[in-house]
Amino acid sequence: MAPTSATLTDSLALTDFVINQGHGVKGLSEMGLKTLPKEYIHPLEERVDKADILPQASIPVIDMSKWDDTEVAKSICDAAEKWGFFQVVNHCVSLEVLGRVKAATHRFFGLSAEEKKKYSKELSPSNNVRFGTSFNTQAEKALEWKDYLSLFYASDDESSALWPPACKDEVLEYMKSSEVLIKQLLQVLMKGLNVTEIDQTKEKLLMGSLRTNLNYYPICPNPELTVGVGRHSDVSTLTILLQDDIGGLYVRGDEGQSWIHVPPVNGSLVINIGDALQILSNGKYKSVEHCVIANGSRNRISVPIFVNPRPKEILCPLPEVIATGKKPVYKPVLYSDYVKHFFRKAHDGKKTIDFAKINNS
Ligand SMILES: COc1cc(/C=C/C(=O)SCCNC(=O)CCNC(=O)[C@H](O)C(C)(C)COP(=O)(O)OP(=O)(O)OC[C@H]2O[C@@H](n3cnc4c(N)ncnc43)[C@H](O)[C@@H]2OP(=O)(O)O)ccc1O
Ligand SMILES: O=C(O)CCC(=O)C(=O)O
Ligand SMILES: [Fe+2]
Repeated sequence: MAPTSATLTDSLALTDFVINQGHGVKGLSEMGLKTLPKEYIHPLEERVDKADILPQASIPVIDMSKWDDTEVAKSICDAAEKWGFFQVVNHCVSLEVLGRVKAATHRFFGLSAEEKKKYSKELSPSNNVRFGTSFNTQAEKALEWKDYLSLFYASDDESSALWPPACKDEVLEYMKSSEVLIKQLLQVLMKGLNVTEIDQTKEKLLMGSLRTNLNYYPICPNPELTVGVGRHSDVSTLTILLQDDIGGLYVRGDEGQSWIHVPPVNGSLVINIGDALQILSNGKYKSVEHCVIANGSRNRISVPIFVNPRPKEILCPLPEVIATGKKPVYKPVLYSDYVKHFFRKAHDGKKTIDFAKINNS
């Protein structure tokens, strides 16, 4: 018998439906629930309080058409130091490519639960392809109102063979078209750290592995009681994020006291610094805490490309940064250990980076 909103008041039935059967929160949303199940209610301090939003503040929007011009390069480095977030327009990823990957995201989440479940942790043909819901359902006290598909790029052949047919070509096209933008940003940001050449060794350290996530945030009955994604910083070097026209992404301003909305700008990509680059730059570039609120009237999607070190890279402040006489704030860590530490706990704001901090006490 198909479950109803009445039978899903039992916690076990709810997790079975959402997690085990692969319906996700999209399945819950489409049942027409009138109230949010208690498993999704977050404590007040984990939600975005309207009183903490700075309505006048905004992160910079940077025109990339003259990306290596001194002024443009300075605005990129300044944004990475001050905000950790900025948007880029007139970049080299075409509107058509962005449109196709957004359509592919809707197509994937529009598949039946049975079809999507084939990519769950338990059934997926590879660890590199994973459909799931929330962030870490085992470790979380309250679940997040989001389903996702996570695609780690190993090779064209593997992607072709194992990624879902509903989206694989479009995700690959988006990922490959973003490579030039990624290289432009890294070149500018590295110059700001006195690194004048990105040789092959540095390239593997900065962008040796790519992961693309497709995020789906369905309509939520009581959006004010929950979160789409809880407070976290990304563990990437850089994240290139495509969002649709709905909005809901908030980033910390004011040294972590307030929230600033990242408004959708047609054709733009949101760029943020991740923990790996905060560590490599010894804290000069900031990996800033952010979160996503839930929406009561529209389904939202986003498509981040996480640009990462290779899993086997050792992460620590770059020699060029330390050469200026600055004391290292971070100790060497194996990048895959850092990522595993991130994935094994619930979202907890900026705490992940403590894993790499040198403890001077
Ligand atoms: C989903 O909601 C999210 C996601 C995010 C993501 C933000 C990022 O910045 S992602 C960029 C992460 N970097 C990389 O993926 C590149 C480097 N990759 C690696 O080092 C490895 O591929 C690995 C990720 C460590 C996985 O290696 P593997 O040997 O396969 O290790 P496991 O033991 O299987 O996994 C460890 C642990 O993590 C869980 N996990 C793995 N992959 C994912 C995934 N894609 N999504 C969620 N969780 C994942 C896995 O289940 C393991 O946990 P156990 O409890 O089962 O031990 C930001 C915000 C979000 O809301
Ligand atoms: O959906 C968004 O706008 C941001 C999602 C996010 O922060 C993430 O996937 O790491
Ligand atoms: Fe994020």
